[in-house]
Amino acid sequence: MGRPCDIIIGIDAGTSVIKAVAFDLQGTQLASSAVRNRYQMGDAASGTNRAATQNLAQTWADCASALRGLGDKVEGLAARCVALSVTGQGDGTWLIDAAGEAVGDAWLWLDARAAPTVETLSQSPQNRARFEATGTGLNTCQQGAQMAHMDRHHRDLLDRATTAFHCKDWVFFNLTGLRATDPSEASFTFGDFRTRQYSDTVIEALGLAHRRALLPEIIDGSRRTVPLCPRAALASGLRAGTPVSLGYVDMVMTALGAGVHTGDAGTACSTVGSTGVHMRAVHADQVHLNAAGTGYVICLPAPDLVTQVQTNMAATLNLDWALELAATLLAEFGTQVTHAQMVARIDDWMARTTPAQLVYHPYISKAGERGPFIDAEARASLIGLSSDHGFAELIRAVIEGLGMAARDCYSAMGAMPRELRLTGGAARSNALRGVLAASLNTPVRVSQRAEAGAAGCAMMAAVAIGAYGDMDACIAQWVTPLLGAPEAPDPTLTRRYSQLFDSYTRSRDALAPHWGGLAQLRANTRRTRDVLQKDIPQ
Ligand SMILES: Nc1ncnc2c1ncn2[C@@H]1O[C@H](COP(=O)(O)OP(=O)(O)OP(=O)(O)O)[C@@H](O)[C@H]1O
Ligand SMILES: OC[C@@H](O)[C@@H](O)CO
Repeated sequence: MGRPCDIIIGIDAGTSVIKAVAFDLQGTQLASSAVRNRYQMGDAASGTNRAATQNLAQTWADCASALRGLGDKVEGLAARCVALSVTGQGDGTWLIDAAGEAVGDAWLWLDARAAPTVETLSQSPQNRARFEATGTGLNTCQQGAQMAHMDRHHRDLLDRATTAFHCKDWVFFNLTGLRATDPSEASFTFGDFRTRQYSDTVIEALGLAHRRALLPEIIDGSRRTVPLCPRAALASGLRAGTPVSLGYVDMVMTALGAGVHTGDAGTACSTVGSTGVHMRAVHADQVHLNAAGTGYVICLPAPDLVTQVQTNMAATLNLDWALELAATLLAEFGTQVTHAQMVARIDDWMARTTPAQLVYHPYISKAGERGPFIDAEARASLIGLSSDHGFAELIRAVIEGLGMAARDCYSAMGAMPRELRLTGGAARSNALRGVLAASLNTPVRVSQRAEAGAAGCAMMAAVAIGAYGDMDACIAQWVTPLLGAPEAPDPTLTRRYSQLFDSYTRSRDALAPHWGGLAQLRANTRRTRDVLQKDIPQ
């Protein structure tokens, strides 16, 4: 008797890892296989530490290896697999030429080289119209900003390219041979979230009308699949002809899988991992376009539904920074402590410290902050220290800073959510769940779904091959039953955090005018140091 054909594979090509995950048609996760992702910060050749780049060929090789790894874990995977789908890290610029080869390494969403171009374009008179079409504030992460910057300063890259991909589009191209992108990244970068098509207004506002031929066809992976090509079949161990669906960007795939839209009113979804993504599902005509022109509007693979999004450049990266401080110091004195050992102490440090004593602004990223305000020079600050504060207090302040940043983001999108579905590394921590619930004054629920991003794109494939009549039917089976019990906010903590939030925003507004000056100072110091170093005889 042959085995059933009952497996859908979701691929999530993330910034830290690339995963291939097998689900059965009812949404149960069967196995997963991961390969550590590799990228480079800084560019020695051009002497900029603002670059963040990734090799295209390596990315595809890693993806294929994750798929083969999955094949090693699931017997008869190739024969059982009815479809696969791919999502990946968002933003960034992945250029290929006519032969389908990489034009240099990809610029990732972490790349901040486009900062001066973002500055100029944001002040142009056409920028508001661009924002109203895309629903998305311009920042250095985005392909539109990066291509505009390349057009000014690295013209050869665009001259050599024939297609501009996002990460998942590059993987999809390797799987199928088709040059395409999805409605979510196409519309928040170059289009209109209402029509899910490219917009001339937006492309012109970015000054890229003469580069329009680089933008690939837009296809919706919940409606259309493309056969796996023989070359990819060989590389991945899957069967040629297996239907492949192009997923949407990871931010909405994760949210879809974790429960951003299950039909209940007022729910929201936050992914608090390395970065913080805060989102609510609304109808396209209910989008609240803020005066500051920040945030993203990202389409969902369901008719007329979009997510309104504010993202923090760094979330738990702030925590990692603080833990690394301690680990480095201990190492200097001969004691090795792992990240996991440190993380295991967090709940203990939280238990013995008092809430709401310090203000921490979690802008630790070298690319500054992008939600709910955009400022590439924004940096972290810690306010209110006295001599009785120790390391545990620092950790508490950082964690509370993440709660405050989440509240700041939801405040820019209208009312606080009535229920928060939480995913990402933070969902594993009691302390973080409690702080987030009290910061937003809303119950927090965590899905048992281990790989929400991969599940989200697998759901699109499931709908595309007709395993479900529509996305709502798929959600009812894959998402709703996996939501854990709501964890209510602590009322005392909620009151304190509401006061802390006031100090958080006021002190931030007071500090903001100084970020630019500090950035200038750092740049001058770097220049002086470079000059001095040149004078030192080798
Ligand atoms: N129990 C915990 N408490 C607090 N923070 C945690 C805990 N476990 C993990 N983290 C933090 O979560 C982060 C990892 O989050 P996650 O697993 O969502 O990965 P990511 O790098 O954000 O994901 P992706 O690869 O999809 O971009 C790390 O910064 C880590 O410090
Ligand atoms: O800017 C996009 C980014 O936050 C994520 O998509 C990374 O995975």
